[in-house]
This record gives sequence, structure tokens and C-alpha cells, in this order.
Amino acid sequence: MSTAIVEVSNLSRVYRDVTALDGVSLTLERDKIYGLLGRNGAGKTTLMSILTAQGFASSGEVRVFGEHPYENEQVLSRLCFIRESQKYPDDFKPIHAFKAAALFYQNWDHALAAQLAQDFALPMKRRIKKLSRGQLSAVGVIIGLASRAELTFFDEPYLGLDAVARQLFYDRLLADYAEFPRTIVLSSHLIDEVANLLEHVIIIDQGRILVDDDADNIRGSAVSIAGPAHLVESFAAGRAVLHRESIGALLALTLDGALTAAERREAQELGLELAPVSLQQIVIRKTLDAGASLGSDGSFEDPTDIERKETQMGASR
Ligand SMILES: Nc1ncnc2c1ncn2[C@@H]1O[C@H](COP(=O)(O)OP(=O)(O)OP(=O)(O)O)[C@@H](O)[C@H]1O
Repeated sequence: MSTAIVEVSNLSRVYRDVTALDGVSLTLERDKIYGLLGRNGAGKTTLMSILTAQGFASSGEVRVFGEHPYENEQVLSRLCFIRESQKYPDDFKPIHAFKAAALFYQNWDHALAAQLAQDFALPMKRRIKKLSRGQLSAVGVIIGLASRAELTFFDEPYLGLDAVARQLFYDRLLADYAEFPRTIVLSSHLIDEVANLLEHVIIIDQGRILVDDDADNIRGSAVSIAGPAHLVESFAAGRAVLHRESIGALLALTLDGALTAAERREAQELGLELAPVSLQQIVIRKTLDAGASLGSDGSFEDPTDIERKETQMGASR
């Protein structure tokens, strides 16, 4: 039996002159934590909006729990979309938002919501429009977790949350997921922070799927190698290089693709240093690579643009 709960086929979304999604096909399986990653404007929110029936597709097919999500109460009551721009009625306090969620979500766990409100030190009786930015994010995070929806989307849920509160969110998410497995899609720019939560990663770039793979495969899909420049160059000859960085006579390369056992031995015999590459670095390299070879208008860009973009993204270490 298929475990796919979301099936997307050739989905596109065009806003006047912007193609936000361009022929996206993917499936999401039951009981998995997905990372939906990509640069600003890549199309992540647009994709999640369409899957949750808050936005329309220009073309393509979307099935959620085997059905069209639009105006489909059966489907919508089984999914939860937490986004930063969530609007609440003017006079709503967190307590009202939770009561409304309890009516809508059949798996709502009141005790969990109360515990999380305490953990996040959320003032339950203050109007939501008076809450700080972090407290507002906490309201969303609590609804996302306590709803225990079969399919939950968190679109950058951490805005304004401090480091302690973010860690609390990650810890509670993992603990609750272990007890009540479900499908969670987490869109985040803080990739290193969420990397350990993710089982599967979808990288989207300029409206297209760039990578759709298990997190472990992606982690193993690049390696960093460092040592005297001439030895590193000869070892890496003929291999795709995602990134290079030199300091004096030393060179560090990020190589695309895993090394075989024999190659690892060879590197060790040459005295070269091998190190894994973080998920965040891989995402940065792959999206820069895709952007460098094919510009948004389909033209090839000047390769020196990579340096400029890396600086913009804060990727250089
Ligand atoms: N309502 C709209 N009208 C016109 N263009 C839009 C609209 N919504 C989104 N876009 C454009 O579509 C593209 C994808 O936007 P989207 O919000 O999906 O990106 P994102 O990956 O979520 O970005 P971020 O990480 O910055 O939140 C962007 O170029 C954006 O400017």
C-alpha cells in the first residue's frame, strides 16, 4: 500500500510576471519529517499555500489524502499550516486561539497546549496583537504541535523566538513526534539548527525541485578535503568541486559525491584531511551552483557572480 499522503504532479504557479512554481512534482509520505529548504523567493510558501488550499495553482495536479484540498473539509481538518503572517481576530487572546483550534482539530491535546504555553511563558490572557514577535511565534508553534494534525506545515515558525525557545520547539517537536508520528514539513533558513530533525529534504530553487532525497543521503553526498594545494588538486582531478577555499599553500575543497573506501584510504595515505560537510553548506553550494549555471532568465551567469552571491548569503566562512 502506498504511504503517500501528498501527491503533486507538474505543479506551476504564475503571478503575473513571476513563475513562483515551475513544474513541481513530489510526494510526501506518512509519518516523516521533511525539510523544505531554499533561498528567499524560491517558492516554498507558495507550495505550502497550495497544498493547504490557501492558494491556487496555475496548472498541475495536487492530491492531499487522495483528494483535492480546495473547500474540502475532510482534507482541511486533517492538516495544519503554521505561518508567520497568520491573522487572528482583533480581540483574540492566546486562550481564544487555542479554543478555536480545539474545535477544529479532532486530535487537539489541551494538556500539551497548556504545558507548552507554560514552557514558552506565554501570557494567555493578553491580546494577541499586543504580544511580542517571539510570543506571537509561540502561539503558532503551540497550535502546530498541540493540533497533532496528520499533516503539519511549519513555515519559518521561529521568527522572533530566541535561541532557548527555538531549542524548546525542536525538542518538543521531536518528543511529540516520537509518541505521535505524523507528517511534518518544516521550512527553515536555520538549516544547521533543524538538520538533526529532518529525515527527508526537499530543496527548491527558482520554483523547481533541485534535490528530493533522504537527509542521510544528502549528508553523504559531499565531502570536504584539505591539505597542501598540489596534493589536494591532484586528488580531486576530474571531480566536481562545489567550493574551494585557499589559505597560503593550503587548499580546502568541497567535492560533490561520496568517496569510495579506496579513495578515502588514498586521501589518508596522502595525509589529506577529510571532513563531512554540513547540510547547510550542501544546500548553499547546490543552490549557488544551480543559480550560477542557469540564471532566472535561463541565461548563463558570469561565474564570478558566485562570489558575490556567497557574500550576500553569508556563506563564506
Ligand atoms: N501574491 C503574489 N504576487 C506576486 N508575486 C508573488 C506573490 N506571492 C509570492 N510571489 C513571488 O513568488 C516567488 C515565490 O515566493 P514564496 O513566498 O513562495 O517564496 P519562499 O521560498 O517562501 O521565500 P522566503 O524564504 O523568502 O519566505 C517570489 O519571487 C515572490 O516574490
